[in-house]
Amino acid sequence: MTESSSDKLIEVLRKAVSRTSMLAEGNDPELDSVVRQIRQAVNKGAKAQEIQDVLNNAEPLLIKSDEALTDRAKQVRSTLQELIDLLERQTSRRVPQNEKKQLEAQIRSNWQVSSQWPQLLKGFLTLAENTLNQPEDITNQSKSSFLKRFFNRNSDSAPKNNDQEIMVQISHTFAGLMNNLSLPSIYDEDIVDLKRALLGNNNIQQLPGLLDEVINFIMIAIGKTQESLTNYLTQLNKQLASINESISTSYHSQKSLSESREGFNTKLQMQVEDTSLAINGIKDLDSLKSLINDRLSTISSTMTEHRAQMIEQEKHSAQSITSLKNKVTRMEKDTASLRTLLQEKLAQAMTDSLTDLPNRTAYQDTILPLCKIMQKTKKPICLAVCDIDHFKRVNDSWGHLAGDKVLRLVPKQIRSVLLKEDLMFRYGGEEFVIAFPNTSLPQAIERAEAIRLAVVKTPFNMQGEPVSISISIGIAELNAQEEPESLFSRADKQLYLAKEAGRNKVMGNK
Ligand SMILES: Nc1nc2c(ncn2[C@@H]2O[C@H](COP(=O)(O)OP(=O)(O)OP(=O)(O)O)[C@@H](O)[C@H]2O)c(=O)[nH]1
Repeated sequence: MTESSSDKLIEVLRKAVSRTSMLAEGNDPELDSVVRQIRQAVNKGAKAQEIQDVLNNAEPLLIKSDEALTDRAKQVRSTLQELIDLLERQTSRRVPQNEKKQLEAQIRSNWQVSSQWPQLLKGFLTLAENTLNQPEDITNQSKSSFLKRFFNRNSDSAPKNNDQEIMVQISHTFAGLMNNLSLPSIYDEDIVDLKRALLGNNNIQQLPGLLDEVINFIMIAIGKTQESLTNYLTQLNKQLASINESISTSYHSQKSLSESREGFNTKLQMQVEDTSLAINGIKDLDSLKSLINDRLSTISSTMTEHRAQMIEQEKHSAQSITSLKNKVTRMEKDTASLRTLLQEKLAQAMTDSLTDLPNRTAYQDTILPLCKIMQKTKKPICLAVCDIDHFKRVNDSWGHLAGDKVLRLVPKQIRSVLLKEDLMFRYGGEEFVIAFPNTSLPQAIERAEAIRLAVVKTPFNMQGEPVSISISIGIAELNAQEEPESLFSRADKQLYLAKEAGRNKVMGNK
């Protein structure tokens, strides 16, 4: 290096030290004074040894300031979490769970980045504001089961409030359903509007209109348009009309069959009566013979005519019965194929397409009855919330497709350790939920430990390089009377602690 280029380099380094020293300022008065000394030394062009001495003095203070910053970050994180918990405990309104989860995830990812603190606080304020905009949960009853409250609605306790509460429940349930529909992004704004209308709604008069809109979106999501369903119903209606016609034709032909049978009997009876009257006036055998021959041939032709008529009518009714049968069979087939289609669509709506696992909607449908059964039979059940550690880094380093591959492989490893009766769901993103029925907390922790090991020991391969993936797991055991939301929230808190404790850990608590 020439002298002038080394001078330039030194000049650049001086500037860099001088500027970066400003960053450390304002954290601690003691550190500030050392920082100022550094800058003065650098600016006046002090010798390297002098600068080195000042820097040596600064080092322990910088470490101290760094630790203080981490402590502050921890304080910010726990204060934010306490604020969220407080909001949930203190207000008589329902905290929007999705927003809450999102905010908690943001806190988990960003608590160490001080520039993000205002953003996190703003997030909390928005959550608080949105909570306060929620319709009020009238009493503590809101924490008991919806059905219990529904069936108690005729009791003396504030029936009007109960109605309103049920309204809120229904609106929330449908708003939740909207969250789980996968719809093209052109509907994003409409869905946000509809969810807002549902969540802010406590007027029963508005519910049918809103539900109509929800149904329209479900139709779009399951790939069946309102129009094609209407077509199907019109078709069905036509088939029913035509069956109705066949039945009335068949009824008429049956009627004319019995009328003609009656007519034939009367005719025959009259002919027999005529014959017996005529016989009374006959004096000789020949006339009698000819009369009887005559009458018998009349009776015989009446019978032939009647038989032909009967055959014709029977043929006609057999035809209409066959056509009726065909129509019913066709209708049954159509209905069966529509049912299969709807079942397939429903199964699709319950399955996560990336991992083939039951999704969050399926979780929500399953967990309440499962918890109720376990509580009724007094058997233990544990819930584990599992989250892939530093998953963002996988996406950032190896790309989204590699991230997807990990998302498919991790549940396969988890499954290899699960029992037949355990249930696993993709709750969202890189989060999986496992229900361990008939399992106490210590047993569930042991099982989760096996799951954690199975994942961390799996050699994942990213573009030819082996990469180790780990998961953190939080577990809670269901208490008597507890609602699934609270069980999930306790397990999620344990997950948060597992992440806190350095990740690749299992944490559980009663
Ligand atoms: N590839 C892929 N990435 C996803 C999917 N769903 C969510 N993600 C990503 O998962 C990442 C989750 O990151 P964070 O919530 O910040 O958490 P993390 O990086 O796992 O870190 P910790 O949970 O704190 O250990 C985000 O980058 C999402 O974009 C998906 O279906 N496929």
